[in-house]
Amino acid sequence: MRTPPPVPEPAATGPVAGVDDVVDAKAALRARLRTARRDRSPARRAAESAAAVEHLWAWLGPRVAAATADGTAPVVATVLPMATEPDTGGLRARLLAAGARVLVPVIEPERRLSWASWHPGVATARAANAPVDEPVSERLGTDALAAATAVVMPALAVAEDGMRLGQGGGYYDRFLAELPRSVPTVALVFEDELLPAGAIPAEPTDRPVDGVVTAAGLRWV
Ligand SMILES: Nc1nc2c(c(=O)[nH]1)N(C=O)[C@@H](CNc1ccc(C(=O)N[C@@H](CCC(=O)O)C(=O)O)cc1)CN2
Ligand SMILES: Nc1ncnc2c1ncn2[C@@H]1O[C@H](COP(=O)(O)OP(=O)(O)OP(=O)(O)O)[C@@H](O)[C@H]1O
Repeated sequence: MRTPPPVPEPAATGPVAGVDDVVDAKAALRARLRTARRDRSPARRAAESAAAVEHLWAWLGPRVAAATADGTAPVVATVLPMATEPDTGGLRARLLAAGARVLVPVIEPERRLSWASWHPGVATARAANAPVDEPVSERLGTDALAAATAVVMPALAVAEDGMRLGQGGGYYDRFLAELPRSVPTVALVFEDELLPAGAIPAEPTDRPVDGVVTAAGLRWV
């Protein structure tokens, strides 16, 4: 008796890739990017972060000033970074000096985010499910950012088509699903984390970012 021919293996990538393939491809990419982040020296991290913040501020500084002049209190979301992430310290200092309110994420159940005001000296605690610090003060919903001047997003990488790869929790995708499109979103990453279009596989729940800023400049995608 003849055995039937083997069923062909599904392609790992390409237009017919299933959701599982996309999840696997994202996991492999995350592992590579996390290793590169661990290998980046503190001096390089500091230099790239400062240069990226400079580029971001050339766009954001005037927007914050314009909001203040309009009588609209400027609000900007960013993060308290992990040791391997781009440093947002310079950005937060400039925002506060310019009179903006700085909101940072707080992890809630069901992989949702709430937001809390940050200023130097605010009491923080380590999040239960991720190695990030969070203010322990009052938590605000997404509506606190509905008229924000900008949301500066963490990412492990961004592609030139705007697709973002995060830490894998889907926290920011759930948040972006509730954020009005009128709020500009800019991902802050290291220079070698800006990847060619198509390099980050998309799931239906992924919403692209509007821009990406690195030490090389701010680019709208
Ligand atoms: N600074 C910062 N805050 C943030 C985020 C972020 O990406 N950066 N998040 C964006 O969504 C949320 C937190 N989600 C996170 C989920 C996983 C890991 C993470 O690094 N996990 C690694 C390492 C674990 C470890 O070192 O203990 C891992 O799972 O391998 C980080 C943040 C909200 N706050
Ligand atoms: N809006 C959503 N509603 C329900 N589930 C979602 C939503 N967004 C994402 N998810 C789920 O979360 C999982 C992780 O998402 P994804 O890989 O895009 O995370 P990420 O953007 O890298 O992480 P993060 O936003 O936390 O930095 C997805 O596989 C998806 O199943």
